[in-house]
Amino acid sequence: MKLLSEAQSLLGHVDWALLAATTAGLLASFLISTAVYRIWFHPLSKIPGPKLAAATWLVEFYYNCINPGQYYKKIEEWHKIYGPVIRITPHEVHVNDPDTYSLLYKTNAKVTKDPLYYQRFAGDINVLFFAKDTATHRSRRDPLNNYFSKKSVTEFEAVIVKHIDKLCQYLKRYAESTPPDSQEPIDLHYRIRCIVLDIFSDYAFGKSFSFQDSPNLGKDFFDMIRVHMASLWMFRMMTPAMVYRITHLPPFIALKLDPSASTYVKLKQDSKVAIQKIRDDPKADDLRKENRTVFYDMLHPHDDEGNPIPPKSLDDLSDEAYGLTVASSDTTGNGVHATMLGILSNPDVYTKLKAELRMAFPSSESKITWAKLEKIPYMVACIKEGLRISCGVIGRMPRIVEEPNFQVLGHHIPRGYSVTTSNYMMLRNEAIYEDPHNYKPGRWLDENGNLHTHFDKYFVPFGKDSRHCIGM
Ligand code: HEM
Repeated sequence: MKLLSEAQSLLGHVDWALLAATTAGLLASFLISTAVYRIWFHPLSKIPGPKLAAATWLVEFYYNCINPGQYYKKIEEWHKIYGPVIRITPHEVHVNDPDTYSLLYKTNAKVTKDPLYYQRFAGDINVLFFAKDTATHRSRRDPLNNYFSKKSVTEFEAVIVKHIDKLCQYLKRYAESTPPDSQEPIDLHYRIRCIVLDIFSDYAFGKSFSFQDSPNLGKDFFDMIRVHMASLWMFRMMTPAMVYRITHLPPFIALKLDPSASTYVKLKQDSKVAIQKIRDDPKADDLRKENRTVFYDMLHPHDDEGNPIPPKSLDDLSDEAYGLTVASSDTTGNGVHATMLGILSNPDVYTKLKAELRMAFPSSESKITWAKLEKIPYMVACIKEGLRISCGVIGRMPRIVEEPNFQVLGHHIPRGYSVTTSNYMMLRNEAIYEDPHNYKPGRWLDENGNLHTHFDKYFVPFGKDSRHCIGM
């Protein structure tokens, strides 16, 4: 009681106006001195660029939260004003120079994805995409690498064809059963994504999600991924711990807060059950011999000497399943989409491709395999052009500089700071590709109709360093 009355009497003597003014003054001088330091004295202060972006994270905040997803366009504009090397946040340098890409994203380089950027996608979770240091990255990537080799995927070709064939059969049935004058365009947006995830789930768990057979073609799920992707911009402004808590809310709370989260919760639960089944199935070993499943190996990991080591927890594995699902669905979906749109909306391309395919596969009974398809230069050119136009990853891919004397186009970037470039600016670069925003597969062929290699150095839809896409 005595203590309370003493506290009240003390507070009675406080000059609140003075306290508020002093606090505001201290805060203002802290902000001003931070800005002055970042603009003129910071290790990145010599890098050109807009002063506001160097002084504060508010510019990025504006493009993440108020005008979301538009920072890449603003950065492109800034490059036109300030040159190929610019500072875009107090801590990050952006480079737009096609010949420098391989300096930033070196094959086999030991690189660290900038945690300030990546850990805000989903919190500090235990999955490949977000692995921080090289050793952790290797331990997560090695068990998967083998599954995504060309040889392994080719062995799985029959299952891939089975899922694609479902769409072909659907189109055939529709064409045969509907008179031409009442045929409507068919929306392939969801159907393409269904194929991608039906194939992925078959490969990962030995059991397909069967989205193609679901009444709404997985619409809820794919729309949820879109919403989740949009919320990433907001997550970027939170701490990894906050993001982790939001993305790992107990299912019953997540569903109360946002009923549309049900598909996310269901996918994680389904993945967990599928992984649990592989773990507990006494026949898993035999099944694996007939039918490869990615998660079998993840449940039975080995060290470099081949000795068994404890697997990750079921929760971590279902996070990994979610990570792979998100990484594969829209990127592949958009790539296939851009390719089909390009082919179908350019009659010359359509006619030429159809003629080449007819030549390679003369009858409807001819077996279509990737081994034959990849020998048709125009087919490969159409796919490359679709990957170029769709870009895969539009956002940045920032890496932490590890070398002490790292120089980019005459600018020194100290160790520990972040440097990035943009696949979008590489793949739509006017200096490399004439008319870069249009679908022109012919650009990949020489005068004899063979694939040339002029652009290979700049063709980076899957990235180039040790963190390049595992699914390529
Ligand atoms: C056309 C399709 C695809 C494109 C264009 C694409 C593009 C990319 C790019 C550019 C990266 C590097 C991202 C970064 O550093 O921030 C990446 C990483 C990754 N992708 Fe893909 N991707 C595609 C399909 C897939 C598929 C089908 C899977 C899996 C089934 C997948 C799984 C991953 C994973 C796990 C990583 C992280 C690799 C690591 O950090 O070591 N992607 N992808």
